[in-house]
Amino acid sequence: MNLPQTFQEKMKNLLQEEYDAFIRSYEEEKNQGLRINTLKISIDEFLQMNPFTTEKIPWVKEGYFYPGNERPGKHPYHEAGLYYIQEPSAMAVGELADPRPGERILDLCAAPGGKTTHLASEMRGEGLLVSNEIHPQRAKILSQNVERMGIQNAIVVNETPERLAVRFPGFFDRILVDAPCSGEGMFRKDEEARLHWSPENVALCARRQDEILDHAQSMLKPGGRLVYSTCTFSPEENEGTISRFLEKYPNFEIEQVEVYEGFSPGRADWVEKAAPGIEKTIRIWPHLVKGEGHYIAVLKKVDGDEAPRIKYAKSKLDPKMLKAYQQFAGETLNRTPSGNFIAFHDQLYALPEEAPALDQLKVLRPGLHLGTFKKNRFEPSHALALALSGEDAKNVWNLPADSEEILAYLKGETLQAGGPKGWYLMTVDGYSIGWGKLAGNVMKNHYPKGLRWMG
Ligand SMILES: C[S@@+](CC[C@H](N)C(=O)[O-])C[C@H]1O[C@@H](n2cnc3c(N)ncnc32)[C@H](O)[C@@H]1O
Repeated sequence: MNLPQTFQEKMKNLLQEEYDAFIRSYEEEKNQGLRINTLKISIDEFLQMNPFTTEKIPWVKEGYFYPGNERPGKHPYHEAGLYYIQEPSAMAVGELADPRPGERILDLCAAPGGKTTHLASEMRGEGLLVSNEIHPQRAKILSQNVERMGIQNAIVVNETPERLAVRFPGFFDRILVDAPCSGEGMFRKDEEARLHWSPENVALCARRQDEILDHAQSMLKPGGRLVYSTCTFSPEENEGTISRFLEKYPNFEIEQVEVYEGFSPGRADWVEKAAPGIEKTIRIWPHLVKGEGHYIAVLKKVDGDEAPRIKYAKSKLDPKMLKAYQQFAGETLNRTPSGNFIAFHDQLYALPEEAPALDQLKVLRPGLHLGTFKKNRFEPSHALALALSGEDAKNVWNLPADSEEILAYLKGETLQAGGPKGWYLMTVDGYSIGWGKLAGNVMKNHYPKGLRWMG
């Protein structure tokens, strides 16, 4: 593999006798992983119907390796949000972040959503997850992944850390900064990261990480946890960033977290003025475990200012809209999603508990999207379908994963069907995947146009 020469020299210098094993790992195939989405399916249920050749990833409860010649990303179960394809080492971040149901959690650099969807499944739908991404296009992908995984309690925003920090001082119990970095740990799977690498870019990334952490720390409650992670090896962006941070913010300390035995401690000898306890931070090496390179630090804010009061979002709904929704829900659902209902133009959402006011922020998804008002009727959203289970809907149309019909449905074709007319929750082997609307003997396809399979 064509690795930058200066990078190789730097790593040789750092790793010394370990360098040969490290560089040999670049000749091995990259590891592939999927993480079961426990918001939609339990681990046991998934394993009973699992069509792939999987092997447990030892450091994450819901994580499994799969072989490079299988394509779980192209299976109907993927579209039903039963799992998320995620690099195995990256799954350690969600595991060590240890989110709890009911907390207020911020994922500050969240796209495309690997860690956000992991945090959400650990939160079990309780509490508030704010998932932010600074780049508009990436924020859209994040929002789609939040939808596919059936997450009900996330607000997806497209903001700068600076603007969020002004709005949410001392607000969150837990913050994840999965920082933009020089990506050295991804060289095996990402050619672009290799091409863009330079010592100058490493220095620029380190400065940007300092700035992001400056804003992140101010949004954390006293007693809260800040988790910092990168997918790079360079000490400047790892032990260096954390040491500079702790020097500036002595009200934080490094937490000792329980880790998988293949993970390695942070290196005090690789940076000037290493913070005390830096060896409690974690390095993941591709020559020591079956995963790419990562760095993780878990910090605790030991004291700080109590949060000022912030404004909460208020329910806002035209009675005509509420009536149309209630009529739809009465005809179609056995369970209606909870939360504060709010309409933005003709779109109806259920806000998560304790949702803050969102005015002036760029919001892609203020909670669970329930649907759209169309003249006096209500049309359910794809997000609502993905958030429901088979028991939640009065009419369910199930398609087996290996059937021709599921392929036809995913391609947007209409299906022949019989039964009472109205909205049907379409399921694949019992797990929701979208909507259909039955009239006569035809099931009209409401699988979103942008998601349809080609060919
Ligand atoms: C490592 S990626 C995040 C991966 C994501 N957490 C996941 O698990 O799928 C870092 C993200 O930070 C975003 N980013 C870049 N510059 C930023 C900045 N100045 N502030 C905040 N985020 C930034 C990038 O667009 C990128 O999506």
